[in-house]
Amino acid sequence: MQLTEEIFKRKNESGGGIEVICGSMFSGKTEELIRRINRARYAKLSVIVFKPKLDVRYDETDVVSHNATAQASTPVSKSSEILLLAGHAQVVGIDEAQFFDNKLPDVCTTLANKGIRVIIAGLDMDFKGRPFGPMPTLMAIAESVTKVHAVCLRCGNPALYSYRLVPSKEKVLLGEKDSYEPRCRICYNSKSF
Ligand SMILES: Nc1ncnc2c1ncn2[C@@H]1O[C@H](COP(=O)(O)OP(=O)(O)O)[C@@H](O)[C@H]1O
Ligand SMILES: Cc1cn([C@H]2C[C@H](O)[C@@H](COP(=O)(O)O)O2)c(=O)[nH]c1=O
Ligand SMILES: [Zn+2]
Repeated sequence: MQLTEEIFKRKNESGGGIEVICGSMFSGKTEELIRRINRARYAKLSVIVFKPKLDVRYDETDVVSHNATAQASTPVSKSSEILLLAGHAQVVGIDEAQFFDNKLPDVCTTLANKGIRVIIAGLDMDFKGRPFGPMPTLMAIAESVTKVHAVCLRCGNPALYSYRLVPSKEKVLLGEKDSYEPRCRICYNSKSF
């Protein structure tokens, strides 16, 4: 059995791959992405991290977790820009992957086939509990998928849903604790909250 879903890539070793970190909001996706990126930096691999330009909640450029850990990143407006900018990177990180266009899986496949380790973090489900953007395809084509869980704010069990607290029905609504709370299956479906 594999003890970790992280692909270990040593310097000068060819053979890329795709790793997906998914889960609800507040589940630790960005923290796990930053942890893996930091380890790649310790290994002296060249690293570049991307995020969608529309995600400017905490910072215009950095990838920032809800716990304030941060990582410099390059904001891009479409996935094809990643191919142009990844250059000679050995490791590519992508945060908030749910907001990217449907070409992102092909972009990641191209990078992985060139020997690059691609680490992707994103919401697997939107507030309605439906698969979000390119995430299901990315999960299908990845070597490894890590599903992380937040703590349900209603009962303390592991949470897999991001419950929207405000009335908007738009799929994309940037926000934090003011607009969303993580919930387990039972609390997400409960009519009493
Ligand atoms: N209900 C919650 N369950 C778990 N972590 C929470 C919760 N609310 C806030 N947090 C904080 O969020 C951090 C994870 O943030 P982050 O990595 O940005 O998550 P994600 O990218 O999945 O939204 C946790 O380490 C914790 O400090
Ligand atoms: C569920 C859901 C979320 N969003 C937005 C809200 C946040 O800005 C991001 C998720 O950030 P996180 O790093 O995973 O906490 O996505 C949205 O636009 N639509 C949704 O349905
Ligand atoms: Zn619950």
